[in-house]
Amino acid sequence: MAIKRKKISVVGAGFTGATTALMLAQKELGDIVLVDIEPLENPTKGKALDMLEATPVIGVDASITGTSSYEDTKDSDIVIITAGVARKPGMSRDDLVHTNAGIVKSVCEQIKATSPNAYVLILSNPVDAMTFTAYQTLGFPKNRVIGQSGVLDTARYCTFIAQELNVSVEDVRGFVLGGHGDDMVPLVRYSNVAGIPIEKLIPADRIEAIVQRARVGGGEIVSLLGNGSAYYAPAASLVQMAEAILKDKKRILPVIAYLEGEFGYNQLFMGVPAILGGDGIEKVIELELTAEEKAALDQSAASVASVIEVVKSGLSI
Ligand SMILES: NC(=O)C1=CN([C@@H]2O[C@H](COP(=O)(O)OP(=O)(O)OC[C@H]3O[C@@H](n4cnc5c(N)ncnc54)[C@H](O)[C@@H]3O)[C@@H](O)[C@H]2O)C=CC1
Ligand SMILES: O=C([O-])CC(=O)C(=O)O
Repeated sequence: MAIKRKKISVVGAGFTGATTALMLAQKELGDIVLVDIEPLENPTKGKALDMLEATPVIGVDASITGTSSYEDTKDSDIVIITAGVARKPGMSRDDLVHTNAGIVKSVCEQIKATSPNAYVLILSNPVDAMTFTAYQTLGFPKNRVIGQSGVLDTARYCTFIAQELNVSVEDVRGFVLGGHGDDMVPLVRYSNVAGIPIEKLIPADRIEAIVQRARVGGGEIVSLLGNGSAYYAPAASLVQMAEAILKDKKRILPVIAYLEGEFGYNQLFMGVPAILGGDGIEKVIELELTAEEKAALDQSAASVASVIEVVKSGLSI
């Protein structure tokens, strides 16, 4: 049988969805179908055609189409869900829960019917609870339902460390675990620059300032933009995750995974380090945590669990 390009559907053709589609094309990761709701079909087709017309200049081969019909997404290898509303200044991500749970549920019902073998990446906020919503609706195995938070949160944290030391971002390594909220947990002890622990390079008060800025990094962008939330770094994060799966790279990345005992949590979706490869989440990597780190993660887990409870009580899933 002829070898075919991979098919990637991006649901939600707004700021994050359109940027993700373009970045996927730039990396020539597959053919892309951009999906939005009915009244927005023409702008969605327009965005897709505009991107397609960039491919000769960029020098990549990919089909990029826009649609409002899930028939066009049939048998996708990866589906990326960015559908939903974004917060505005003064709102928390959790304020989006009711609206976005309904949207994510309806999107997942369509995906379940049209792409039953897909790996599904979720971005819509509040993303830990939306990953739960997707998992419940899709009924797919847990390795194929993966939320995005930690790649972005870690990227922000690493950006600030690189800025502080005036070194290449390529040499900075770190991990941010927990829920995608202001009590997320950047793990200072597991952060280094070219293998050198950051605690040996940056004074404690400056590390604390970096940790705090990373925790509220999404809100910083929301305040600056004034009418929406971040999309360049979120899109880059989704593409890194999609690439890890499509190329079976077995990257170790922080992702929102379904936990069944790992780190001491049960039946909870939350950000943890995992091996991401051709079979999605292939393994959650458990780290040894100090009592202080575990207490911070417990607090973040409790916040996530309370939003998941809101979803459970509001939707019949
Ligand atoms: N997990 C994370 O790290 C991040 C999450 N987000 C979240 O991603 C979501 C999208 O953000 P943006 O792209 O900036 O918003 P946006 O408003 O630019 O785009 C959202 C798109 O979803 C579409 N949509 C709504 N209902 C739909 C449905 N049923 N089917 C298909 N499409 C539908 C809208 O028409 C709109 O085009 C928000 O919930 C935001 O909070 C954004 C950045 C980072
Ligand atoms: O802050 C928001 O609402 C969007 C988001 O999740 C992020 O940029 O981290």
